[in-house]
Amino acid sequence: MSGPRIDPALYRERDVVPVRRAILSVSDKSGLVELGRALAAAGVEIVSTGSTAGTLTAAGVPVTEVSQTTGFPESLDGRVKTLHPAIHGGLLADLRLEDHERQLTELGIEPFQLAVVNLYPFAQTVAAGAPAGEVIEQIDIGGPAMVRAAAKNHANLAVVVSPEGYPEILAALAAGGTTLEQRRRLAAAAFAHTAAYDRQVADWMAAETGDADRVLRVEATLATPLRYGENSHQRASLYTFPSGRGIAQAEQLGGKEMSYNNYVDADAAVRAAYDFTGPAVAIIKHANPCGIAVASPKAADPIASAHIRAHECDPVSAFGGVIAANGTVTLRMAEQVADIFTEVLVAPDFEPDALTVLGKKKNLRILKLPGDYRREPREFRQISGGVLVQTVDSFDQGVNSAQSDTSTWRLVSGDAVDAATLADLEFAWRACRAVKSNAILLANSGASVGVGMGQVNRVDSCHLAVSRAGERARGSVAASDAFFPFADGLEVLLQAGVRAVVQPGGSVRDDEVIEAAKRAGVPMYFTGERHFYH
Ligand SMILES: NC(=O)c1ncn([C@@H]2O[C@H](COP(=O)(O)O)[C@@H](O)[C@H]2O)c1NC=O
Repeated sequence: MSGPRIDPALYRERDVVPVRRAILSVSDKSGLVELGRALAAAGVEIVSTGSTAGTLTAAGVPVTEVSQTTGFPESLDGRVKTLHPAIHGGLLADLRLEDHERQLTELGIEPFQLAVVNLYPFAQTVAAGAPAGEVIEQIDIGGPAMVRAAAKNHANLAVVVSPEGYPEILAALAAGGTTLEQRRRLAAAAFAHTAAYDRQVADWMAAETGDADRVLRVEATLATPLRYGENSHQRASLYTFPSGRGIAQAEQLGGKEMSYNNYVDADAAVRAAYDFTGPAVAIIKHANPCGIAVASPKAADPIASAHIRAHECDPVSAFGGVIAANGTVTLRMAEQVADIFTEVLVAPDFEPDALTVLGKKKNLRILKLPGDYRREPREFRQISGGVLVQTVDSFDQGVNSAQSDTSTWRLVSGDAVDAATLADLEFAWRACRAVKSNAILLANSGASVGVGMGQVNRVDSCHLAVSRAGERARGSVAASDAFFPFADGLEVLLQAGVRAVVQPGGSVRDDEVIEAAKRAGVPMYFTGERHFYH
């Protein structure tokens, strides 16, 4: 074991530490003068670096310049200011130990009881697009050194790393000093701060050297523990990303506590509903849709129309489902939902009357999405020993996203369909993306009528979609999330009477599949892109 070993018997424990001497070295000067005045009024000696000292002096606050304390001028364009034993001795001496106290006296170093330091604005400089030379000068060295020293030595002094911490320090001054509990908490925050700061520097350097993707770093903060995980014997929590604007940030307006499975299903429901630009509703069970619909064209209440049409796809499965709407929930939709046992209803907003109706359903969790809802650009999936990372599968959302422009589709069988059928095919293609693979979705007039999901072969998915649709299969359009490897699956759909098909194409047996569609006289389009969803 390296490092000094100190006999615990020599410690003189300290709880409340009165503040007699403080070092102030801040890049962000907000609140500085008020803090300085309060410290000076409390008789605290303030030691300060260049422009911090300048700001305080200009406000009439008495200050000792760091250079007076160190006997060295601040030098090398500010690269060396506080990096000196006269400063770090005062920050690191452990005054629980008589020997440290003796050494300080011998060296003529005064201890500090407070360090107020905030660092050069590195991240802001990078964000502003500054050239590398400027960015490098914003890598703070002396500041983090002081923060880390003071945080390590929290037994003896308190450290504050942002102006938000000043009121707490002023309150402690008034109370006679900082407490050990307080100093420990501030020290933990200080180490988190310098770690995050160094992370920003490391990430920038990695990007500069073309090595940005080498390490995956995910930062998320505990939002809430959950009652249990997927099953009651599993422990679970919700963590949120600092810049996240998704289901994890949704505001709960009513109902019981959200569960792990509620979050998974609500996320899948929102993913499905937000694939449509017009009013749309998705109903999810176990991460799979049992109904997706857009409003009928002339509906007086479009979102209510989308809901009832989604519900009609499979009312049996919709029992106990999770519903997402991509528009404001109206009173009418609320009244419809209130009649159906539903676990979660998530939407960007709710009419006040709708909330009154829904609020009476004590078991219904009501979630309001952030107005600027968006999915994270990357998705992670843990596997044993590692994690898989991919960009999200999204429609029409920039780099790497799939496109849904039907003009890029290739007609491989029959005559081009009319506009209404093309719109139906586009709806089915988008809706199919929300279905776990192997996915087959039958739709009519902008509403799903039969969903075959999660089967280990495509023929079974076709059978499932057709049997769920029943009579409604005839005259519907069909979408398949990936190509038909053989003609057999497609033939199930053709025999059920589908009137048009959309699928990615790309099978080595595409010729056989196309032949089957041609024989049935059914138009079929290839999109060239698939939407596996596992
Ligand atoms: N070089 C040093 O010894 C040093 N000591 C403190 N700083 C930083 O200088 C800034 C304050 O300087 P000024 O008071 O001159 O504005 C603070 O952000 C502090 O973190 C330093 N600057 C960079 O490393």
